[in-house]
Amino acid sequence: MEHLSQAISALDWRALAQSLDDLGYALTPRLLDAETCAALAALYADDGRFRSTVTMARHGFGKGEYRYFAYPLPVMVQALRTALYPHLAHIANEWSERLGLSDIWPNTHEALLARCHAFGQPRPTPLLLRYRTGDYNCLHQDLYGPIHFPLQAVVMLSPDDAYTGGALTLVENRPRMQSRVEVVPIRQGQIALIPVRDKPRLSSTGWSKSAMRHGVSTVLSGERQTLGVIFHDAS
Ligand SMILES: O=C(O)CCC(=O)C(=O)O
Ligand SMILES: [Fe+2]
Repeated sequence: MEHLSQAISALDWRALAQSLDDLGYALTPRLLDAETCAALAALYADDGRFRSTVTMARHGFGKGEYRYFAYPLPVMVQALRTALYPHLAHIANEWSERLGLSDIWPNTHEALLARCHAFGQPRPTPLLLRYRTGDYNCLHQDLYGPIHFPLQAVVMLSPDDAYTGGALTLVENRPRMQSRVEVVPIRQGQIALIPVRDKPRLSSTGWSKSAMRHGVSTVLSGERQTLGVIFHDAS
């Protein structure tokens, strides 16, 4: 775990922030080894770990299933949340400044959670998602309440040859312009950093915001599992 947080601190955060500007997402090198990914994926079967399970088709969210972890989170999930957050908060505060927003995000994840809990958002949001052949995840935003930290992370747990299709896809809704799409070439053990709701966009007239949504195209064969790390908690 110490190793993971050191690896996260050692990332080129300037380049990751630049990639978020240019492409709307950033992708880290492989940070979790195959064993760690498999261990996380295996937690899916451990009922006691989760506070709720969502069958996507039932809500029109897509097809497939996901489960929200209960507190206390698995050590690895907790470590990812804690280690990624300060770097993302730095980017988020830059975004606030560009967009002229009053949101100032605290430096530690503990402080963000204290804020969420004080404002009626006490339930953990990290989740495991499982897609089988034919499953997909419709375009959406992970808001969960009035406090929504602007960036989130997706960790690919499945080996690269475990599935085909199933592309993590982002759509940027640019005001008065055509929408832009990007497919994130995420592989096992990599972490994708993506906007939760809005992203600043620079045009000839200065900074404005684009609405972002993400989803997953249909898994054509095999099984695909991811870990979603959202930093705000849910109401
Ligand atoms: O499975 C994926 O790649 C995306 C999952 C997702 O929607 C999320 O983590 O919020
Ligand atoms: Fe999501």
